[in-house]
Amino acid sequence: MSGKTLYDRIWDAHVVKSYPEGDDLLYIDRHLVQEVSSPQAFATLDARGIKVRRPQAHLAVADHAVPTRRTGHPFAAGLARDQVDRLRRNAANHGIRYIEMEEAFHGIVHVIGPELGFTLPGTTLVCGDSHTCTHGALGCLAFGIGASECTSVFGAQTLRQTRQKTMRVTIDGTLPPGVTVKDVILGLIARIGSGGGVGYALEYAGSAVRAMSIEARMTLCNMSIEAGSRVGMVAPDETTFAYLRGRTLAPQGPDWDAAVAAWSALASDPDAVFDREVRFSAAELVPQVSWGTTPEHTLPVTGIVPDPDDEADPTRAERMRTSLAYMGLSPGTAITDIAIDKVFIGSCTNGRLEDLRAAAAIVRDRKVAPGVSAIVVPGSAAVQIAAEREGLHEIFTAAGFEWRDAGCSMCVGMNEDRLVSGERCASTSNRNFEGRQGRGGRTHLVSPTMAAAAATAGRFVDARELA
Ligand SMILES: CC(C)[C@H](C(=O)O)[C@@H](O)C(=O)O
Ligand code: SF4
Repeated sequence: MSGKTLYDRIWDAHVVKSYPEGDDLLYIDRHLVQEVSSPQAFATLDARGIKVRRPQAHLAVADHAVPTRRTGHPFAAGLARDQVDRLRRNAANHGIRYIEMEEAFHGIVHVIGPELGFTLPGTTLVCGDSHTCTHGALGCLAFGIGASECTSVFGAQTLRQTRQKTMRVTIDGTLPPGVTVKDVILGLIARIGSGGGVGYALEYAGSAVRAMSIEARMTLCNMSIEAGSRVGMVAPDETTFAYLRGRTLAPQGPDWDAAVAAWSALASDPDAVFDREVRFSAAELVPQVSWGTTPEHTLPVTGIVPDPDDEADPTRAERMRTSLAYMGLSPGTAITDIAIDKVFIGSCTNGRLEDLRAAAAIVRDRKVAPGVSAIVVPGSAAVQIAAEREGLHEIFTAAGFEWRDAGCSMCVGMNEDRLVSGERCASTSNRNFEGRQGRGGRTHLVSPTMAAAAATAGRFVDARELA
């Protein structure tokens, strides 16, 4: 018999019971709760008179709807404020810790989980949010769930799930200067397609992944869902343990040593067999820019917008035509000839300290191009505080960027930060479907380095020339 994959190892350790149909009932260790996806689950609990079974396993924070200009700007009335107020009330009713917008622990749910040490290797972690795959960067089994599943986790701390197939993505070698992990994941999605990962749990491996910081691994795992995979993970190692040591909710003292000993066994066995293997070299990557309305519509910055007439598959060709019309682009246009109106640096993909440092390194001694408006939104208050301590906010504001408070911001059109129709944005977020950043808005997904370079040039430029 062959060995176990990391995914199966964590899965097997959490099976409460197995059903004849082949599904398993899994014990869920941790649950993150945000304002958009939780109201229905709380309403169901309340209607049935059920109390949350293990309040300490849940952590609630509002991120999607919060304003990112807090000082001097009262919360805008309406849906956004109601969502945040309701989450606070629901959490209080059920004895769940709720992080207030003004707290130093506040931020995007997928940024604060790891930061606080709420996310730990070997655990099962869920959230009513598709980017829960981000947390797999720490070697846990993390996935997004729907509203009715949230009810089950609140009430019973369990979930009935179907085991996924496994895919290993091995990335060896060293990333060239100016090329970042965002280019790795966009490049992977361009290669396997937005549906390439459907039905698979991804494990990222290889020397390039081993060399990555936890922040970079989070960027990688974050966009697993954009390849269609609910799960992305990296086996924990010394980098993981060093990241977690001393975090607020991480084990301390003798518990820490015991935890590290247990976490050290969390890897895929050398003879584990994956259902699919994908392999590529980091050295061959160049900076990527998405041109269409799915992340698989991504090209090297040196590329030209493709012609649907050259696409043999009629369905794909039609999709390309629709995308080009929405994006206001013509085939044959060089990516570097595409001018932009806005720049958004932030989100759970690229709103961590390392991302802001990379962007600041490009922006230093340069200015935002005339006519471009650019914002930097730290992924959490902790990122914001650390960045300000290093003076990054001054670099950004001196260049003409706005420096905001933490939240999902312009990643998603659920708060005040939006594109207006027709505006074109270089964005470090993860989704580029029609209207994602505001109705009629046009999104190009890029790395923080590329977004910063685009901000200063007013169009896409090859960040390798500035790095
Ligand atoms: C609103 C929320 C449930 C959603 C998600 O599931 O991912 C959002 O975070 C997103 O990125 O599209
Ligand atoms: S930052 Fe964007 S992708 Fe991440 S949770 Fe918020 S809306 Fe979703």
